[in-house]
Amino acid sequence: MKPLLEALHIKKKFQTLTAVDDISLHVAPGECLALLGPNGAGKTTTVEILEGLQSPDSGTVKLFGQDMTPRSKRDLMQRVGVMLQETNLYKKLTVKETLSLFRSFFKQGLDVQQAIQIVQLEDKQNARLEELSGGQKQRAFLACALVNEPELLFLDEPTTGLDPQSRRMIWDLLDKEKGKGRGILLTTHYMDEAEYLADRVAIVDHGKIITEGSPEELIRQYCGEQVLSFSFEDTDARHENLLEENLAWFKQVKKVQNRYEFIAQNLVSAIHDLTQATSKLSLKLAGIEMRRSTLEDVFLTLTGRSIRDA
Ligand SMILES: Nc1ncnc2c1ncn2[C@@H]1O[C@H](COP(=O)(O)OP(=O)(O)OP(=O)(O)O)[C@@H](O)[C@H]1O
Repeated sequence: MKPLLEALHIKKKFQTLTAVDDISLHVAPGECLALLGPNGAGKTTTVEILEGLQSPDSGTVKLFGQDMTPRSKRDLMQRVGVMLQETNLYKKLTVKETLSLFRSFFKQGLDVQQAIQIVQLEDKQNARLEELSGGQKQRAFLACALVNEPELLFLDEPTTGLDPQSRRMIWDLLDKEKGKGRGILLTTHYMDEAEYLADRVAIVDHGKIITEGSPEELIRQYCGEQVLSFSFEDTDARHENLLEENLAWFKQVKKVQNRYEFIAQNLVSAIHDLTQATSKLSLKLAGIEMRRSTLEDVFLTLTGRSIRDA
């Protein structure tokens, strides 16, 4: 299948800071690619280059098989939907008026009423944007992005700051749109969002894609499926030193509050090692549990940092 979007070797510097450092990516019809990375990783700059809002210093962008140039951009953008981040630009307009405005930018597309129905805002269509909740506002912006029935959707952090229920509702709406064959390029720093929506995830750090694959592939490749999480009734720095001496993998554990987490390639032998070491050192385990690895663990394995702390 021909890609809807293809970017090759994109670079962008701001003075001495390299915000985007040789990024290449593609999105096929019906596919969602997520750029996942911490704040400042270069995701927004990348997306703005792909949307034609910023020019790259070097590299090429093709939309629907055509080079994006200042001349071709206008026509190409007729086939693209961009979901705005929270903005106060149109806060005095109602949902219906905002959608009519967006609809007027495009030659073809949905009726305003159809767009309102898709995002389930019928009962709020006459409300001003400033009167909507965060989740309703994001759904209104999603309707704006869908009003021209785009083949490709750009979503920059679509659910940042929303409560779990509103996030879930946006995810379900986006999943349906993907099912209609639309390609989606999503940026997010939420692992669960990338895991839920993305067919492929490109992990971005310091302007580079450091790895790419389906969430399952990345987890299998870098983490194994399981994380062993444990805590002691009583530990201090001295105990931690002893554990380092007696437990080969203890140097690799991550401390999360009073728990220790270890990404275990072989869970059975990790549990065996742990119980042997604790009984030798007369330490009492307060709890031991296993959880599924996540993309957060992949990021941690690759960078030594957590996405949130990075
Ligand atoms: N116009 C600009 N001038 C100077 N520096 C910029 C500009 N835009 C972005 N940057 C810098 O480039 C880097 C990448 O920023 P960008 O917004 O692309 O990251 P991001 O991954 O989208 O982060 P966030 O999740 O916080 O939006 C950051 O260090 C940022 O400060």
